[in-house]
Amino acid sequence: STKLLEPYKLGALTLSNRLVMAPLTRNRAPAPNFAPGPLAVEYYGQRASAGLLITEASQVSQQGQGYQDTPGIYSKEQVEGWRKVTDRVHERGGRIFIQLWHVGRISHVALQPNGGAPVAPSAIRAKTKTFVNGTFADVSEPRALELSEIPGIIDDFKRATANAIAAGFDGVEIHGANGYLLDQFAKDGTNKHRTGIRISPVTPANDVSDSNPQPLFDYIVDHLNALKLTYIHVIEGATGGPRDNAPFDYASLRKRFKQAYIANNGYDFALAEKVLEAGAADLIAFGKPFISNPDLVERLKAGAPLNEWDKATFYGGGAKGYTDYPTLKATEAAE
Ligand SMILES: C=C(C(=O)O)c1ccccc1
Repeated sequence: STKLLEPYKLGALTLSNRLVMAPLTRNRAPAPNFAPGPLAVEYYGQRASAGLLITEASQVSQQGQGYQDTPGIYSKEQVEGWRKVTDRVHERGGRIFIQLWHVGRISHVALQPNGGAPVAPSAIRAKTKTFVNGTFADVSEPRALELSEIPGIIDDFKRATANAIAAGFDGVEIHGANGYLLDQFAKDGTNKHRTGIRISPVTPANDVSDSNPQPLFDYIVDHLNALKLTYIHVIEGATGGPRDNAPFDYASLRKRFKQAYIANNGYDFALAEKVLEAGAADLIAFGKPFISNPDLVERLKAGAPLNEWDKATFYGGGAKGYTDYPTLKATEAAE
C-alpha cells in the first residue's frame, strides 16, 4: 500500500492522506485590500483533496508585508476573503492551515505604513530584492525595532490567529523560515543584540550557597552556549573578597563556553596579564581600581601608580569619591 495515501491523525484532525500542500506565494491578492478573491477560492478548492493545505504566507500586519499582492490576515476584508476559501475547502472535505508571516527587513518603503523603513532586529539591509510596483527592487534599509515594539508584533500574531479561526482555518503555521522576521531574530547574522551574563559560582554574597557548584555551573554554562550569549562574566571566588574561598575549576567553564570569558574579582595588572597569557580568559573586569582611577588604562600604559579607593564614599553622596579622583595628568600637573 502507498504510505502517502494512509490517513494521519494530526492532533485533533484526521488527515485523509499524508500529502501536505506547502505554502506557496502566488502574489494574487492585490491592493488596496490584499485579500484573497474568487480565484483563490477556486485555486485552494481545486486542491482540497490534499491531506492538509497550508496557504501562501499571509502577513499579520501591513508592516509585515514584503512583496506586492501578498494576502494579509489582519483586516475584515481579508478575513471575509479567507472565509470563502476555507468554506470551499471544507465543502470538499479538505483541511487547511494559514501560514502567518512577518517579513521583517525583507520589504520596501512602498509597502510599509506611511512609507516608513521596514523593521528588523538590527539595522542591517539584506542583499536581496523584493517585488513591488511590478518590478524587482532592492529591499529598503531597515530600522532596528525598539524593545517596546516587540509586544505589539506578538499581538499582531495573536490577532492574526484569532482572525484565522474566525476565517474557518483548521490551524495556523508560524513562518519562522527563509530569512523573514523570526529567522532574522534567531540568527546572529541579522540580530546583533548580544547578551552577556554575570555568574558567581562560589560567592557567599547575600547568604547564597550551593552544595555542589561545579556540576551545577558546568550545566548552566553548557546551556548558556545554546543561547549563543556573547560572554559569561565570572566572579571568581567571593565577590569583592578572597578569590580562593572555595574550590572551583573556572577552566572548566572556560573550556565549555564557546564565546568570550570575562574574569573578575581582585585582579591586579600582574594577575590579569598572567591569566590572559594563559588563555584562561579573554577580558578582565576591574571594579575598585576603576572607581579610583578614571584613567586606569593610561596608568597601565605608563606603568604609573594607582590612586587608592575610598570605601567611605563607595555608596551614595555626590562628586566626592565619585568624579573627583585625579587623573595621572592632573596629578603630574599639580606636582
Ligand atoms: C514566503 C516566501 C518564502 O517563504 O520563501 C516567498 C516569498 C516570495 C517568493 C517566494 C516565496
